[in-house]
Amino acid sequence: MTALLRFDDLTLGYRRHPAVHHLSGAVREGSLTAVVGPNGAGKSTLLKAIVGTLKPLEGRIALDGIDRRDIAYLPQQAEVDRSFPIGVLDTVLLGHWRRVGVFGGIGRRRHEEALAALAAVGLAGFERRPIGALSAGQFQRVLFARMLLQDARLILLDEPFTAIDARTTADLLAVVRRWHGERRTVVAVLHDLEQVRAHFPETLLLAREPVAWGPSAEALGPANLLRARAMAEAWDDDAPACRRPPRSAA
Ligand SMILES: Nc1ncnc2c1ncn2[C@@H]1O[C@H](COP(=O)(O)OP(=O)(O)OP(=O)(O)O)[C@@H](O)[C@H]1O
Repeated sequence: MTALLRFDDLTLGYRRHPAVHHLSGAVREGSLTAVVGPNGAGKSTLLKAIVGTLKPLEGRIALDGIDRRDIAYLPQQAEVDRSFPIGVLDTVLLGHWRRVGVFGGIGRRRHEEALAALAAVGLAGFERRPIGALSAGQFQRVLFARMLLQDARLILLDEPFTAIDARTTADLLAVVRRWHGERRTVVAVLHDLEQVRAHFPETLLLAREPVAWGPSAEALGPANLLRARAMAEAWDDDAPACRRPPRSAA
C-alpha cells in the first residue's frame, strides 16, 4: 500500500482543548474514504489539520510525496462567504491559480477547461451569474467545477451534500467517482450512512478518538456505531486536557 497521508498519534484541538485524540493510521493513495461520526466528533478539525490551517497539539501528519498545494479543500457551506461580487465563471477560473499564479493570464485553453468543468457539473449557461444569486445546490456545483480544474491529488470534502437535493447529490457523487477513477485520493466528511455504504469503500469512524477505520461495512457495523454514540454522550467539553499520555510516553 502506498500511503498518501499518515497520522501518527495525532492530537488536535483548540486553545489546548483536544478535539481529536491519538489518531494513527494511513490514507492509501487512490482511496475513497468517508469520515463519519457524531456532531462535534472532530471531523472538520481533522480536515483543517490536513490542509494545514490547524497545527497539531501532539503527534504529526505526514504527506507522502505531495505538498499542501496538491490538496483541494471544500469547507462546509456555512464557512464560505458568498457576498463577494464575483461571477460563476471567474469563481471556477480560480481553480487554475496553482498553475497560473494570482496574476497570471488565462489563455483560451484554460478558459475552455473552465467552461467544460461547468458543463460537467450541469451549469452550462450560468457563466455570468453572480455567485450570490445561486441556490445552495448550484453553488456547490460551482465549487466542484472549480475543484475539477485544480487537478489536486488529494481532495478533502467537508459535508459536501448537506442541504443539497438528491439530483445534485447524484451528479456530484458522479464527479467524486470520476476523481476516484483518476486515482485521486478523496476524503469526505459525511453524515448519511447509506450513502457512505453505497459509494465510499472505506470509513474512518471518529468520536474524538478513532472508533474504527477500514472497509465501510465493517467500520459502520452496529457495535461500532453504538460505541461512537456512547462516547459522544460521555463528552465533557470542560475537561481540561487529554488524560491519556502520548504513545511515546506510555
Ligand atoms: N474554532 C474553534 N474554537 C474552539 N473550539 C472549536 C473550534 N472549532 C471546533 N471546535 C470544537 O472542537 C470540537 C470538534 O469540532 P468539529 O467541528 O471538528 O466537529 P465535527 O465532527 O466536524 O462536527 P459536525 O458534525 O457538527 O460538523 C467541538 O467540540 C467544537 O466545539
